[in-house]
Amino acid sequence: MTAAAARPASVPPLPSGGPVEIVPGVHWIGAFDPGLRSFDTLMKTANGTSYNAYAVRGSAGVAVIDTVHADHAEAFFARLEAVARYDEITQIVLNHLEPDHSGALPELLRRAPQAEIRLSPRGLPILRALLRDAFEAARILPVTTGAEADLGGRRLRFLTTPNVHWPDTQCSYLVEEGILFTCDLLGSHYCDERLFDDRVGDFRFAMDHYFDRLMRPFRSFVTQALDLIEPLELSVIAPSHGPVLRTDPRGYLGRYRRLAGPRSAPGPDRTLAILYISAHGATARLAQAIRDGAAGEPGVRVSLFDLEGGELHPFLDLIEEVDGIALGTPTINGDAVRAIWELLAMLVDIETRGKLGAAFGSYGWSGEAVRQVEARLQGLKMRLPEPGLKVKLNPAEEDLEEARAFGRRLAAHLTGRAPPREVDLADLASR
Ligand SMILES: Cc1cc2nc3c(=O)[nH]c(=O)nc-3n(C[C@H](O)[C@H](O)[C@H](O)COP(=O)(O)O)c2cc1C
Repeated sequence: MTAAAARPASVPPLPSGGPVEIVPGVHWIGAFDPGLRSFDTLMKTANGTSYNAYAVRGSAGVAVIDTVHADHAEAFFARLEAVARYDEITQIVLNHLEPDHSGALPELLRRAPQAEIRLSPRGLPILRALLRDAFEAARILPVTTGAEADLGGRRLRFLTTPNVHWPDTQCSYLVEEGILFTCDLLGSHYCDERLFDDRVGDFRFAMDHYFDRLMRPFRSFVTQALDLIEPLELSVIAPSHGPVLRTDPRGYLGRYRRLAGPRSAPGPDRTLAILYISAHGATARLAQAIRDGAAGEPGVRVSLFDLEGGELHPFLDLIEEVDGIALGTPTINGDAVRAIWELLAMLVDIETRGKLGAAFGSYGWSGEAVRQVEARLQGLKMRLPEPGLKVKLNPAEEDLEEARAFGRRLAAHLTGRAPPREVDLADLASR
C-alpha cells in the first residue's frame, strides 16, 4: 500500500519546519508523515512515522545519508538545501534501499550527479532495479565492514549488517562524533516532530512493535548486527524511522538484545512441538503416537497441542523457541484445514529457517493435505528430514506403530543421531 493510500484525510500535515541539528555539522533532513496508518502491509502505524535522512558536513564535502519516501521529497529537499548546496555533496550513503528511504534518490542524483554512492554489495542489484537507465551513469562504490569515507576531518565507517530486514542493509558510523546511522535497525514508527528521544512521547511500545513486525523474522541477523555495533563508542543512534536516540544509546542496544534473544532460557534438551487438528479423532491418535515415540528418545522434550483448543498467536511464540515442529491435519475437501493454514501463514513473522519440520495426517481417499503442508514448510526454509506420514481413515495398530517410529526418527534427527535426509519436492509431488 502506498503511503498516500494509507493516510486518512482527517489528519492534518505537521508544519514542515527546518532541518534539525544533531551536533554541529550533522543535521536531520528527513520528513514527518503523521497520517500514515499502514506500513509495508505488515503493520499498523497508529501515529504515523518519520523518514529520517541526515546530512553530515566535513571540510571536504557533505554526505547525505538515506533519503525519504517519494511523497515527501519536497520537504527533504527543502531541509537539505537549508544546510548544503548540491555541488557540495560528495557522498550519498544508502543504508537501505526500500522505497521509503530511496524514494527521493533519483531526483537527488539529478541534482547532485557528482556524488558518489556508498552502499553494501548486496544493494547493487537492488539499486540497478531502482534506477534502471540512470544506474550506468551513477558513480557507485560498494563498501563492506571497515571501509571508510573521508569527508575531511570526519570519517564515515561502514558496517555490513545484512538482512535487518532486507539483504542490502548496512549501518554507517561517524567515527569522530560516535553517531551511528542504523537505518531500520532500532527504528520506530512513531511520528513526533520533537525528534529526540528525551523530548518525544513514550515511544517504547512503538519500538517494540516495530521490532516484532519487521525485525523478528530476522532475529539471528539482528544479533549479528548487535555484535558489530556493541564495541563502538556511541553518543547517538540515528535510525531511519522515529526518534533519534541520544539518551543512553547503549540502553537501546540492550533492549534489542532482549527482543532478539530467546524468550526463555534454553533447557538441556532439544524440543519438538506437535500441533494438530482433527475432526474425527484419527489425526489426534496419530499425534499422540508420534509424541509417545519421540518422547521415548533421550535428549528430546516433546509437547503436544490441539490447535482447536488455543489461540494461534501463543503458538507462534512457542514455535519460535522450539527446535522442530510436526503439524497434523486431516484432508478436508482436498486441502489442509483452515487453522493449519492460518498458523502456517503466521510463521512468516518469525525465524523458521533451519528448524525441523514434518507433516502428518489422516485422509479418506485423496489425502492432499500432508503434501501441501510439507511444501509450505519447505517454503519457510525449514528442513524436512522425513517424508510426511499419511494414514487412511482410522489408524490401525500397525499405523500407530509406524507413527511411533516416525516420532522416534524425528527425535533422532533433532539430537543428531539420524543421518540427515532432505525430502525433495519432486518426490513429494509423486506421492
Ligand atoms: C467434509 C469432509 C471432507 C473430506 N474431504 C476429503 C478429501 O477431499 N480427501 C480425502 O482424502 N479425505 C477427505 N475427507 C476424509 C477425512 O480426511 C477422513 O475422514 C480423515 O480420517 C479425518 O481425519 P480426522 O479424524 O483426524 O478428522 C473428508 C472428510 C470430511 C468430513
